[in-house]
Amino acid sequence: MTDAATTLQQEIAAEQRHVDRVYARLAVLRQAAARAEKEGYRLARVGNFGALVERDAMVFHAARRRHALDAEHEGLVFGRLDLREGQVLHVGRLGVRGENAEPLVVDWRAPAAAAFYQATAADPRGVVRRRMIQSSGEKVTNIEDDLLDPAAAPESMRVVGDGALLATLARATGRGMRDIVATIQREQDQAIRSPASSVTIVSGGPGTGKTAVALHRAAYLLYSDRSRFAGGGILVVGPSSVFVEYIASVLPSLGEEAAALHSLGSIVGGVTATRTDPTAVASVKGSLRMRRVLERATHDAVPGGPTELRLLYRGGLLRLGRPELDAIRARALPRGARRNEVRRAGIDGLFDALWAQAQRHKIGGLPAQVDFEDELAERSDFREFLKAWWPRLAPRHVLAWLADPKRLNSYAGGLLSTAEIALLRGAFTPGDPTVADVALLDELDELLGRPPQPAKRQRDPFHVVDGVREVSTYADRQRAARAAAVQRPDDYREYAHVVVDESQDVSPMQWRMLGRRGRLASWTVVGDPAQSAWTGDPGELARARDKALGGRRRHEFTLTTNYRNSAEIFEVAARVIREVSPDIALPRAVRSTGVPPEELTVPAAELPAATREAAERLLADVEGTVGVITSVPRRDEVAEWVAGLPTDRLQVVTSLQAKGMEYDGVVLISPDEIRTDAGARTLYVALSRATQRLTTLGPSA
Ligand SMILES: Nc1ncnc2c1ncn2[C@@H]1O[C@H](COP(=O)(O)OP(=O)(O)OP(=O)(O)O)[C@@H](O)[C@H]1O
Repeated sequence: MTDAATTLQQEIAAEQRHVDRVYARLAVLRQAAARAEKEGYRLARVGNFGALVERDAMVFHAARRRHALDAEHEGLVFGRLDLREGQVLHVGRLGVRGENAEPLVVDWRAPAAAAFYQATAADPRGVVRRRMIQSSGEKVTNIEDDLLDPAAAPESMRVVGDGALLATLARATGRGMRDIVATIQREQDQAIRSPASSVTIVSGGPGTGKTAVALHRAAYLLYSDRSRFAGGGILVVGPSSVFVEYIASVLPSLGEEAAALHSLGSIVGGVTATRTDPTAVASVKGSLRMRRVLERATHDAVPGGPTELRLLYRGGLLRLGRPELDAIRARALPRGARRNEVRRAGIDGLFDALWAQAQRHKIGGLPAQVDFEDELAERSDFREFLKAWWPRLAPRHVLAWLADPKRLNSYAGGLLSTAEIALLRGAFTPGDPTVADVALLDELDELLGRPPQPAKRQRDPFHVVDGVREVSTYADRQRAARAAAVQRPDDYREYAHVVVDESQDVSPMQWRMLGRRGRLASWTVVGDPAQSAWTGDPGELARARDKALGGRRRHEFTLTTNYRNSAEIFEVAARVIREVSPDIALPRAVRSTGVPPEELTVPAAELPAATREAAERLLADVEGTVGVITSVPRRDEVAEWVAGLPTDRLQVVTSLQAKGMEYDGVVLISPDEIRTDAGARTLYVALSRATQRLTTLGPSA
């Protein structure tokens, strides 16, 4: 064995001793937590209120602790700092103390651990040596050191390894994104630890870790102010369900589950939309002018509703025709009024008109007006009429009205251009909303309002969502409380923090939808304008975003290193974006594979076979996942071309679903089609998804 190898083995053995001690301590703590839970339940039998509260606190904390101890088992200790004064700190996924309360491991989110991510040779922050400890389960497998302050290093200090980050980046990509807790870089760490109450805006090119930063920031916030962020809830929003699935395991791997993950198509309760509109259509649907279009719709007569009211009353005929009914509706529903909230005013309008008519017709034996109204209100024919004339409307009912070209014209006339209206014709399918429609449904929910409710029974005062925190929560409801933090009630609007990923593609109407859910929230917004598919008015977009984010202090960060793509692959993507933004500042790709992307053209008829072949080749070449990226209209066709290939490693996605995704190998079908369908910026996104291999396949002319 060489000297270097021996030194490495000795250092690994030293770290293993510490890691063993930590796991032994962990076993003791886990037992203690289980005992505390049992003890808590025993206290319950004492029966007085004080004992109950104590029980709840005890059981809740014990159970949470046990849960954390279980979740953080893998690779628990991943770092070590040797400080100037000789002090040694081990950094890990959670904090563990020894019998005498001495810190065996410091939680990565604790202030003391910040130096692990932020210290550099130029600014060592008291750190002499930073050590990255890699493990498999409980076994230390490797060590990588950075000597940051050589002048302060004692004689005996040894330095081993060369580059944990690059080793990490070379690992195969799996179905789900991984946490990066052991290798967070300084510029990323600054964004992660940005003040909790602010609006933190993180931008940067493809693969710079924006998503990773956003998720680690959510974990950081939960650590730094748990009662606020776990109680109030954190909402994480991504562009598509494919993406949300991809990132879903990151927070649990960090021991955090109190965040709700949603795609833009699944934020509104009861709706899960995955279909996307063509980008030009999505831009019209996303424009703020749609609010007024929808408002007009909510004030219109119900399609197929009654056009007259006829009632035989004490031998006379009372009749209201279409013009009278429309006038009554318009009076009861002035601009700004919400239809579901003012139904009573509509009914009163009918009563007044019918009463006036009954008097005019001199119907014999007319009672007082209140009794006349009571009599009508009791009649089933009148009630049937009301149900049909002023039904309680759900957002989906009104959105479906837009599928009727005549109605669409009358609502959108003067607000949208003729070309825009033409784009929307046929773009609404009742019962099958697109992702862009979901923001319209949310807007309609606000525009329609809700019928006044009878006063509610007082809620359970121990319910976590109502703001009473851990200490007063029954521990045996702990599971329910955690679920409540993740699955808010349908009308839940006030998250404590909202994380928006791929924010460049959030339309103005979608910003309104998000803004409603974060009226009191602080925000983390990450995105890359160069990857945007938005073709609408940029000024309007900026205004809508500003309004949603509110007046909180803003902190902006830019990430500059591309950790995903090999330099060879990113060069191809960079060429495309430079065509539309020649002066754009692009991140630097740190890895090189020596393998340039493959650009193939084949006769159109051979595209299916060539696609399959290319996918098979990449599956053999890389260890991890392969993505086949197509234009939106071709998605299903291409899925058939590769049917039968192993689905645990292969995924077919559209260029829009590819946003935020990552694969070891990518087969990109017909780049020109993607450019025409969704624009050069979306092609740039598609070209920057691969870590190791990229094959583009197009039809030859
Ligand atoms: N500090 C880091 N250590 C290890 N891996 C990292 C680090 N930062 C980012 N990565 C990895 O780089 C890849 C890209 O990260 P991420 O998806 O967060 O980038 P992004 O900026 O959101 O990309 P895009 O805008 O293209 O969607 C991921 O595999 C991520 O795990």
